[in-house]
Amino acid sequence: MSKTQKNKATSYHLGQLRAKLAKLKRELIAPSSGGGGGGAGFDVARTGIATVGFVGFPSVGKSTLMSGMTGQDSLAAAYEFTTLTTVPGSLTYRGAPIQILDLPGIIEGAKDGKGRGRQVIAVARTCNLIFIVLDVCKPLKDKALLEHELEGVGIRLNKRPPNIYIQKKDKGGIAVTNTVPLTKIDHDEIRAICSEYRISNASIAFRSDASSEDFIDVLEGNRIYIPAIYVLNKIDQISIQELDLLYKIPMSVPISSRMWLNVDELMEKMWTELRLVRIYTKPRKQQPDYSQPVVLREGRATVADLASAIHRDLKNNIKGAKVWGMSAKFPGQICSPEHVLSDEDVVSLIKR
Ligand SMILES: Nc1nc2c(ncn2[C@@H]2O[C@H](COP(=O)(O)OP(=O)(O)OP(=O)(O)O)[C@@H](O)[C@H]2O)c(=O)[nH]1
Ligand SMILES: [K+]
Ligand SMILES: [Mg+2]
Repeated sequence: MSKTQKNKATSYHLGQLRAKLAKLKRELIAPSSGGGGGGAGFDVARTGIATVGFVGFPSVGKSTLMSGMTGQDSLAAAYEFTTLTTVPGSLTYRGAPIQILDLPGIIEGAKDGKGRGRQVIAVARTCNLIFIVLDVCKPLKDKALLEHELEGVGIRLNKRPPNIYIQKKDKGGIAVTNTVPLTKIDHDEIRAICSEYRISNASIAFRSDASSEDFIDVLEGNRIYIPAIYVLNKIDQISIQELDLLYKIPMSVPISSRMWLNVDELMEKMWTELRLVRIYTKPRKQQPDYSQPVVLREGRATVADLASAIHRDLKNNIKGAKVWGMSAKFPGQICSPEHVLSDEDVVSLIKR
């Protein structure tokens, strides 16, 4: 592909190659090709409302950070591969119980079965947020290597699912519409990729300036979109000038887990990326309970979701709720079960 110049005459061919490559990669990561899956002792029971997994090369300081954050002892030492399996810990941040998974270090080629890479990545796939931990004294190319390992198994970091809608039909060929100009893919590539996926009749709507990789992601369908924070550890080893440069890396937080520097900023960023919604419940004619919020996740934070979180059967027994806070038009607004709640709302459920 790198030898083929991209132009009108070659785009069909390039699209075809990209789709073929994606299909081959899928075969590589399928559990049937051996060595995949969580593996005994690797996947641990989930606790809390959200799980954060630590991914990084050996000895970058994952365990030191995890022990400091949770109080759970995860052995840290100067030799590589100190951590050999998943070590779970938990912490409560702003009233929300959060699980932290310290993972063994991975090395280049992890996704293809090197070391325990596959098991580590299989656990990472199930996390709500990934901390990519890097040692600032090591070359920055480590960041790209880790991204490549995760991308290779269908994990998409800090990306939204592409806005492409495919409706398969019985006849009529491939009809493509786009609501924005397409600068990264042309119609020949789209046709070539469709044909590789044996789609001959469909209407396809592009609602974002997607690339052929994005289009293939949608066709493959098993991609997982996870937010990631780049934790740039060991800043106690570098100068202020070097630190200034690090701040330019998007989605990153420089810290020192040994000296416990700037971990507050990291926790703050973790909180933002987890997109949790805390709801304080208020029994009728009583003060709200501010001591223990019910924690929901953005996208699953309706009045009905709140009821389900309190009790499995409660959802069917409520008419709506009285709501105070950001999501209410005025204090005490009566809302339906479908109403979407905001962080720190106060809610009184109204039973049937
Ligand atoms: N200077 C400095 N050293 C650190 C820092 N954080 C961790 N270390 C040291 O780095 C070494 C490795 O730390 P670990 O926490 O075991 O690293 P890890 O990423 O869990 O390593 P593996 O489990 O082997 O993959 C230890 O000697 C730590 O004391 C830091 O912020 N600054
Ligand atoms: K280590
Ligand atoms: Mg460790």
